[in-house]
Amino acid sequence: MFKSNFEKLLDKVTSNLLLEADWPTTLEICDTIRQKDVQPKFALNAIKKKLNSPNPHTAMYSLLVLECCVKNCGQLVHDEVGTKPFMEQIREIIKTTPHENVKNKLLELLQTWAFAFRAIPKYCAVQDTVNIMKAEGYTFPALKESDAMFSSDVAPGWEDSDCCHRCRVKFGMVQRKHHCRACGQVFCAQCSSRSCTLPKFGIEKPVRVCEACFEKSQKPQTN
Ligand SMILES: O=P(O)(O)O[C@@H]1[C@H](O)[C@H](OP(=O)(O)O)[C@@H](O)[C@H](O)[C@H]1O
Ligand SMILES: [Zn+2]
Ligand SMILES: [Zn+2]
Repeated sequence: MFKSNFEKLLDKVTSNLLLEADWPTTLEICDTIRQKDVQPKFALNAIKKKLNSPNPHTAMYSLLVLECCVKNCGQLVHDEVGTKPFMEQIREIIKTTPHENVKNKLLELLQTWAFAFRAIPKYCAVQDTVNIMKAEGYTFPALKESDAMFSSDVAPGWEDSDCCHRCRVKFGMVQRKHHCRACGQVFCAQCSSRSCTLPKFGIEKPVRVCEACFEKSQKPQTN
């Protein structure tokens, strides 16, 4: 049966034959999500399935993939993880997993995520879950604030408009819309004819960008 690149990578990093975590491939999985080669919902469901594996190695490695995705894929993944349904499934796994190390790591991650999302109301389900589980008698490990620093540079969402953001030409049957992957604005073909990689967003292959973003990409990085 056809397996997407993402699924092949996930199978590889959660193999019970691995003696230690395969970090390069785990980061490659994050890139496939950041580059939108795979839908975050699909990716997280596949990871959650592995979390329920009877094999302790597969379950633990999939947990490391989940931790890495939350750290590196930003809002794309946070919008899935920070929801009530996802949190309820995590609670269920903590309650039912036969693997003590998976349970402890999940408690640690829940607390870290709750701290990282403490100022983002839309992800309040995470803190709510921690509070409920504390009330149920679960003990959480000491919080390491350094673990809660996420690099969440993901490409911006796409704007819409009835005219080009740069030259204001009106879109129609002939004048088609195109989006710049760097700023997310909508442009005509002439104003978005360039392409370049966007390493800061984890996009390693050249993608369509507008004139202004192309010019910016050509300047030396001002750190
Ligand atoms: O092919 P069309 O029917 O014009 O549809 C447009 C293309 O898919 C554009 O892709 P592109 O940015 O990669 O060109 C996309 O940015 C626009 O939002 C779509 O409206
Ligand atoms: Zn234009
Ligand atoms: Zn742009």
